Amino acid sequence: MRRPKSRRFRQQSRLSELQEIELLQSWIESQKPDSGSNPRSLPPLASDARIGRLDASSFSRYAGATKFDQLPISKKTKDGLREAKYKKMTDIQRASLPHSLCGRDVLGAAKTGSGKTLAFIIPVLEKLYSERWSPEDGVGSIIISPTRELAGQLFDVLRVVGRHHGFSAGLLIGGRRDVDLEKQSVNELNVLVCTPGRLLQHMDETPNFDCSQLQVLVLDEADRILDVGFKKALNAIISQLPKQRQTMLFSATQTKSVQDLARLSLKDPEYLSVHEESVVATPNRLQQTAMIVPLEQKMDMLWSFIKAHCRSRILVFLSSCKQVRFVFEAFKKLRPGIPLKCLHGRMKQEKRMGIYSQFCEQQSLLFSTDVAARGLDFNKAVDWVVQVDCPEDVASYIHRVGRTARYHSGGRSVLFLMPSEMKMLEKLKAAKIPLQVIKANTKRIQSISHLLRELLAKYPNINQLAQRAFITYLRSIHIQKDKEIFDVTKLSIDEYSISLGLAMPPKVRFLKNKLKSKTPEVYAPPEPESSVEDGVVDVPREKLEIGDSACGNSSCL
Ligand SMILES: Nc1ncnc2c1ncn2[C@@H]1O[C@H](COP(=O)(O)OP(=O)(O)OP(=O)(O)O)[C@@H](O)[C@H]1O
Repeated sequence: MRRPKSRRFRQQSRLSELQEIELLQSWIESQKPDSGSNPRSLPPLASDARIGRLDASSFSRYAGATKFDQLPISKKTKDGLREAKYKKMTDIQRASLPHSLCGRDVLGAAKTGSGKTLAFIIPVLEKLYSERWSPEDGVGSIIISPTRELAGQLFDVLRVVGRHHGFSAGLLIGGRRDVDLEKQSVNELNVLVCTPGRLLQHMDETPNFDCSQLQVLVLDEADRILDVGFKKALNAIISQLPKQRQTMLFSATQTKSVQDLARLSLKDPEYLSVHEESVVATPNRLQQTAMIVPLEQKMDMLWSFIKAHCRSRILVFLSSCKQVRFVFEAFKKLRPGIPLKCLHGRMKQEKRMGIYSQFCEQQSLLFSTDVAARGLDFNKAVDWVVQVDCPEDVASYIHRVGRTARYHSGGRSVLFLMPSEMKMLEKLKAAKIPLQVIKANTKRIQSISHLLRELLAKYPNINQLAQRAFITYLRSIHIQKDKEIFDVTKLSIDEYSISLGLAMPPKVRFLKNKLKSKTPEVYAPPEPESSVEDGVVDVPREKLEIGDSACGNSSCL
């Protein structure tokens, strides 16, 4: 964001700014959409319709607008949008901007990758612009994100779209060493993009940290931020913010809980759920599959999948940092023929940011925990999302697969489900998620347990990682809330340990009494949804990805 250079230029632009603000306010006021209405349901404006002031007392309608140019927003924001090649609005932008621009509280829900970020960045800029906010006015807006990477991404969008405004903005996230420097400048920032922990740290530790003039509060991934994990931090934050403010909440899986909303003191919020009537809860261009994979076959299946897709950009979700580290280190040694990266919460922040940017730029495979599950856009370039470990709930599934098929691009996903986790399929179906259950061609699955065994014998550090991965995986299942899906007693522990290459299963104290019988429950998988030919596969060849090498030959080794 730049500031005008010469004094004369500044004086002139202040004058025209004042006139522009006055005009925008009259426009907004005169054409306010009705509370409770959905501007998307109005007919679009004619392409040659006049925009803005029509005569001395009337203005064009902006509810029903389809292009950013038709909105009552400042020239600076319009320039930022145009230069970033944003022209037409997405559904959630069309539905929410007419309300948020008039200062209303908004709860916005729309599928992943549907453009929610601009739906709150634009009103944030416009509110501060209309209040003629300047660096001396301090904190005017706070945007809270659950993860550091997402905060970084939001900050980048703010910088791009707001580049012609003169506001100061700061990215306040944990794990950065420059907290003391931040403390010196935080009071001069107008827009804070932050994670809850770091914001609270400033509220607690930074002398004279002042949010008393706050105009706009945004919670991105609102349901996650209102979740128990952030409850204490969020309550502490909210208690220090003025009640008179505009509040906007956005997520692909929005909360409607009255209790949550009461915590935020929303004032007659507009609930805009643009895809509520949609027959599917996930993006239309997303092809979703699930495969039944017993625990002891997950490593083989994942390896075979990777070998078959080494020309794709793949995001693989595992349930813990330790699993991510083990699979990353072990597979790196086995050299699958695609650059491998890993991302998890225990990494240093600079490294996390570096990996995130590299994965945006380079065709590669990223092993990650749920730290990458929400909000991240990865340049709309992820081809495959692979969920090796079952997500904790439906919302988590939706966010994970939402890392692909963003905006107008396509994408594919595969979920590995253990026989004991089949209840998840029912829950996904009930949540309008179209999932095709497929069977892998077992002949094409490459077993790697012997390779892992050799690797573990040779590299004690990887052996240690394998042991920790084994224990944390079992613990993760043990502590999952949804006991209909997650049952640690149904796991074949010994076989799992062998599949990781371990000579013997590590002791798992917390399960001592639970695992009386190590024999897994016999399970009959449901009939796959598509027809089975020759009893081998039940999907067309182009959909069969395991062992159906996209590299064509071993050149990708
Ligand atoms: N009006 C638009 N025109 C063109 N591209 C857009 C528009 N709005 C958003 N995009 C692009 O669409 C992609 C997804 O947008 P965004 O990240 O805001 O989605 P989201 O709804 O917040 O997703 P998630 O629920 O995963 O957080 C981004 O690459 C963004 O640049």
